[in-house]
Amino acid sequence: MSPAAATAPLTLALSKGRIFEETLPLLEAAGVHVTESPESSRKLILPTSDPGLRLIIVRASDVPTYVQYGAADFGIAGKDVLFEHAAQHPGGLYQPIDLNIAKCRLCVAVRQGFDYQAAVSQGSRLRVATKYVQAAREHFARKGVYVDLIKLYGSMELAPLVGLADAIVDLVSTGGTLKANNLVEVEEIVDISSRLIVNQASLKTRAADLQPLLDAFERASADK
Ligand SMILES: Nc1ncnc2c1ncn2[C@@H]1O[C@H](COP(=O)(O)OP(=O)(O)OP(=O)(O)O)[C@@H](O)[C@H]1O
Ligand SMILES: O=P(O)(O)OC[C@H]1O[C@H](OP(=O)(O)OP(=O)(O)O)[C@H](O)[C@@H]1O
Repeated sequence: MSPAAATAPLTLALSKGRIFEETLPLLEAAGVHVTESPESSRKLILPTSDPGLRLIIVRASDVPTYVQYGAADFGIAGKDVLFEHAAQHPGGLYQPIDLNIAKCRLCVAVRQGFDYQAAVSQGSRLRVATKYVQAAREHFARKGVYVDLIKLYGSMELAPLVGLADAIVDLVSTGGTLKANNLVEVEEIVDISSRLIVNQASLKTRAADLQPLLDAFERASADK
């Protein structure tokens, strides 16, 4: 058995959907093909054309956890997810490359007709529903706005429509979801894209295997 065959394959953690789809061209740029799709397969470990690299498919918000604990050597996650993760698990993740994929922005939005600026300038206490509690807390604290944060796990756009919240903090890309639900964006908090994250120990012990992939990803994402 050759020394290379004795080494475990590198493990890349990805979420299915847009991150998986937008990572495929980066893998192709590194000469790696993925023949199975997590949309059609129930498998959670996917092989690639490179025996030295396998993919694991996890929830977007779980990617940093798999990488931080070393169950994956590296992964791809949105800055939104990384910010929420870092607040509870500081340190431990190396973030070498902004991949410029899954681009969107984190925003405050309200029901059409709700006077957000007036509410803020009157010092009203606002109820804000969001999945991004840390980012929202930091944003409103910076602005000096009093908020009660309500943690949700999805479909934030519904909250102002049924009286759960005055405002939401959510991701916006085309604005189509806000529009379909009669909501308007009133503040942008931060631009979001996805980053490559690397386990600190893998960075040292698997540097020779990782570096060519990191270089190829960096070259491919610089064009975006
Ligand atoms: N509409 C969008 N356009 C572009 N990028 C987006 C959009 N919505 C989310 N993203 C980015 O893609 C990442 C993955 O989003 P995805 O919808 O696949 O997972 P999720 O449903 O937010 O996560 P989870 O399954 O853990 O709840 C997000 O963390 C964000 O960085
Ligand atoms: O401005 P738009 O282009 O309409 O995109 C915004 C929507 O995209 C994201 O949801 P996603 O599509 O990921 O659905 P999910 O969070 O329910 O998985 C986000 O939570 C918004 O609802």
